Amino acid sequence: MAELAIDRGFLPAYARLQRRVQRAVDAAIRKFAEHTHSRLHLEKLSGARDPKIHLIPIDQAYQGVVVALGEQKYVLLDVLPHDDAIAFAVSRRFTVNQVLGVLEMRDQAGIEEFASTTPSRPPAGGLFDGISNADLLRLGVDADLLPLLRLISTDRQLESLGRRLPEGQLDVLNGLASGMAVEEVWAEVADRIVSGVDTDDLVAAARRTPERIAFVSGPVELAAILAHPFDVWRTFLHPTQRDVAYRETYNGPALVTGSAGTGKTVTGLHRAVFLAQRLPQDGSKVLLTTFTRALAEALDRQLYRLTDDPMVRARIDVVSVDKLAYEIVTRSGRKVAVAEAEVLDQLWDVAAKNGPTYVNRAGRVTTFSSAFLRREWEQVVLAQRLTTLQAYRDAPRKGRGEGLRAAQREQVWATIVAAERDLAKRRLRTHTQLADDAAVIARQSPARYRHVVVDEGQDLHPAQWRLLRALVTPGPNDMFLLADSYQRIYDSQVSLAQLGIEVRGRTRRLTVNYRTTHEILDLSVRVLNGEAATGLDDDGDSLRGYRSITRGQPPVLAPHGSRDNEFEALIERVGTWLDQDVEPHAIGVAARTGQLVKTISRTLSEAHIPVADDKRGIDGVRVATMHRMKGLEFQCIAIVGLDAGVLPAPHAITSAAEDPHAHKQDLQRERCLLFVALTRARDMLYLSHSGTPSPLLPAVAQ
Ligand SMILES: Nc1ncnc2c1ncn2[C@@H]1O[C@H](COP(=O)(O)OP(=O)(O)OP(=O)(O)O)[C@@H](O)[C@H]1O
Repeated sequence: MAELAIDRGFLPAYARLQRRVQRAVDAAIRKFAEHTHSRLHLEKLSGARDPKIHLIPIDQAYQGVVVALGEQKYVLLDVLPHDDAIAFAVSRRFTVNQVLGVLEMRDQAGIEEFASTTPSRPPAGGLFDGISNADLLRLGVDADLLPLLRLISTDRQLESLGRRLPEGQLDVLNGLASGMAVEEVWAEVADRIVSGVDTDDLVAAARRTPERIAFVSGPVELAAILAHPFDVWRTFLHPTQRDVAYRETYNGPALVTGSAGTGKTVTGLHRAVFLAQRLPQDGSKVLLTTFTRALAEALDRQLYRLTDDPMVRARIDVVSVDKLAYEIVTRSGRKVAVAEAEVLDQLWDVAAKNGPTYVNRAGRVTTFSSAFLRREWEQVVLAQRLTTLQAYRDAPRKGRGEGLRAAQREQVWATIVAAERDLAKRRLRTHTQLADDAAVIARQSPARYRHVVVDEGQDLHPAQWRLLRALVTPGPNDMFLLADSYQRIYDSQVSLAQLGIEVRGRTRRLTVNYRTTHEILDLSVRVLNGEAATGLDDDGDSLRGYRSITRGQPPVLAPHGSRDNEFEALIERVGTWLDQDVEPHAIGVAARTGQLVKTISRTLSEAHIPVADDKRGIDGVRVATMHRMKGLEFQCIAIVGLDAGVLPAPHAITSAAEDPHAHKQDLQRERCLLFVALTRARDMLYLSHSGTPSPLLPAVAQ
């Protein structure tokens, strides 16, 4: 019986078809599977670059394009209107990569056209001048492409040629062009190198290419794939994502890093399902957790899209760390109430007002700010579980800027203890305190989970890590962690090793951004200003090789004279997106402050633009603070109110006079926050400000 596999490119093509044509495709696929090889109706093509490529009829207007691998195995590549199908089919050629052994498709006619229209010698230096032919070959680049690559001198040219090249080879070239060293790219492909590749065995090659070709076990699996044609990530992972998610065993905690949009969440979801499928039937479970409830809900929705197997679903608990901590503490019989944000703001304002004074660098007598005291409590006292003045006196204050003299420490300690007591008197706990309480309970109980998968790990507090550590017995595959230090937007400076989570030798970095266009990514990275970031594994993180796979329109930066004008322009912009048939829920509007968010929501509603309201179950454009945008994504994003005085938010910045080190750190955190907001955009990014632009923007505006 003939077997039909699905090519990655087929899914978006299928998604675009009208339902009527989709049904005809479904029928053609069924018929295909029922036929024996001799009776398959494959149409001949004249002028094809590859005799293995054929057409199959779908209906009167559409044809499918397939490649015959041999052994009655075929891959469905695309479904297109008649003429387009012919043009596609005659231009493509399939080969087996000599180094990686994977099956590759190239647009041969396109490559020939590129060769005939590109000047023979680059006027400036070539893009790959520093890389030898031997290295390019070693990384899997085809020998016949080398002369052509030597003609390329700009990113644009690479992009133009790249569209016609096999995806894996383009990935390598993009990595090199974005500044990765040969050895770094080599490290990404080294695991996949196959010795003694038989370039005639297309079936074996196709089986080595799960990132591109899916052999489907039967009609049930096929129907599941076709039911989610937009969710390409369900079926096709980047080789590094697949390698990371489907590794049989990690001999301890594993850390996957990668900046925005590189598929960390996707990889974590696949890992959670992989682990759940292997659990014994003894009630063991996987914990899939993340930073906030909204993110946990988003994870849960994605998990549903990845698997509808009820047994697997039942074995995975998806819950935010805060909720988990609360549940553990309340189930232990303790009654707790969580302190509201306003109560905490007030608590620390009062503490600061009544607190000690000191002489700052500018020689002025001042009090410790409420932000300083609160951070000192969270990031030093609670982080290290300090319970006595002596312990606080001796404690390191890593990441907390200027040192405190012994006398100052005593004063600060007394203030913190008084604030803690005040909270306790009111029978209130913070989420961080609850995480600490829950960690103590968890350590005294049998491990709740067999495996823990953590998304958005960069912002978790040490107390939360202690809780997660205590929920799973140390050992193989215990913890699978996903984090991006460039998206750290809260204060936690965590060293996993110091918390008993040793990831050394088990870290991998994802570098290909699947979400954001090249243009948006370019701008987003510039906001970070080349500042280094420290990872959870204590190593310096890097954005080298971080790259996008799509091109699009350049972001728009709109200056305005007044807020009213700015809002009017926003209404127009969102209205245009809606007119272009962008769904309201695929549009996000972000601002730095809650106050701006409220005004924007009201302004849009008054202009009859639907605004999402989760409490009332209303779908619409999502308007939220930049913090709330974390982890989400939208087709179109507007970020407004990017004025000096709003971003960086004055209340979030320690003055340079008070503490230059903390000042620098705070500024960097605001940059990361803007980076997070910008990288939520898939296709369109619109930025605006009134009056003087934010000082974090000039790097953007050039
Ligand atoms: N292999 C893949 N194929 C197609 N799309 C993918 C793939 N991996 C990820 N994506 C898509 O890229 C986008 C970003 O993925 P994801 O949210 O997992 O990234 P992330 O690294 O967790 O991002 P962030 O840190 O910015 O929240 C999503 O739309 C996801 O569906």
